[in-house]
Amino acid sequence: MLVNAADMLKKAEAGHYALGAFNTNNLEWTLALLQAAEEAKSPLIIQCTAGAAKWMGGFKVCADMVKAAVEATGVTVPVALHLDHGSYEDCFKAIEAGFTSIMYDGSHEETFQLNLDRTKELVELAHSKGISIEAEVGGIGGTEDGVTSNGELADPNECKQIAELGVDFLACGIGNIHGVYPEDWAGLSFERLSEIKAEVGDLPLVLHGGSGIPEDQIKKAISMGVSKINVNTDLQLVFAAATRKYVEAGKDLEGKGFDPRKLLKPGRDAIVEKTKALMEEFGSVNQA
Ligand SMILES: O=C(O)C[C@@H](O)[C@H](O)C(=O)COP(=O)(O)O
Ligand SMILES: [Zn+2]
Repeated sequence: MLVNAADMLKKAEAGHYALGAFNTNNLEWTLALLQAAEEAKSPLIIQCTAGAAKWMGGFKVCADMVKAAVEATGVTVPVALHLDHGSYEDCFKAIEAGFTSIMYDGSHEETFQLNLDRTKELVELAHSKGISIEAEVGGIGGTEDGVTSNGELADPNECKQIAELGVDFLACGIGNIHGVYPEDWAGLSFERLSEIKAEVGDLPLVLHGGSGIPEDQIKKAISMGVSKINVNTDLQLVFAAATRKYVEAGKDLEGKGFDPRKLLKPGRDAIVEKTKALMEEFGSVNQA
């Protein structure tokens, strides 16, 4: 059975560790994440964007697949299925499909007031159904059309206003960027993190763009109140590298090496190992 992510993140915040929230892209990804969490005895947040859900056939296919995988594997650790970067409309669809947690990303709305109003409405809806909800203040930097923007810094006062609506966890920019970090990246702003934390109290904070941040910065961010770290790119990179190695070694040309179960196995195994290493780094091993 899937659970919501509120309790597991409250415990992480109080225990000064973080949970990785790992994006799934398909069945192989989902099974690899479940295997890693079970072996590490770590609570798990599997998250999915609207784009990835569309790739899988829709929110319902994704939710049913994750639920069935949890049941079939018999994992004993708590697992939440979270909508990642959902629009206002996506949130309704994901709830209807059976997601147990949602992120309403109102950072792109025309005004902060609209972000505030819609977050308020969705907090009420989510909580009436026992679903946890993440909101976002300010944008997260990233690469668009080949140009990487600097990580944005969220406004602490806006974070306070969103926190007061009763969201379960909050994403806020502290210089973090989605995707691969550029060589000249300035690093996380711990000054801004401390200003935000002072405004939101014990509300668990979310660090997006969790791939490729140096370990010392990750550990410091966790010690200052980051309780959920979103990771997608890191797992995509290890999956691609392991698959490339298999193909470049000509293994797909040997016997039945082209069988998708053989072709996808090195990538799937690489996801398991990388996820376990990240759980160790974030401190969530043996916390289930
Ligand atoms: O790839 C996506 O669209 C999901 C990400 O935005 C996710 O929310 C995230 O923050 C992971 O960042 P990454 O590790 O830099 O891919
Ligand atoms: Zn993100």
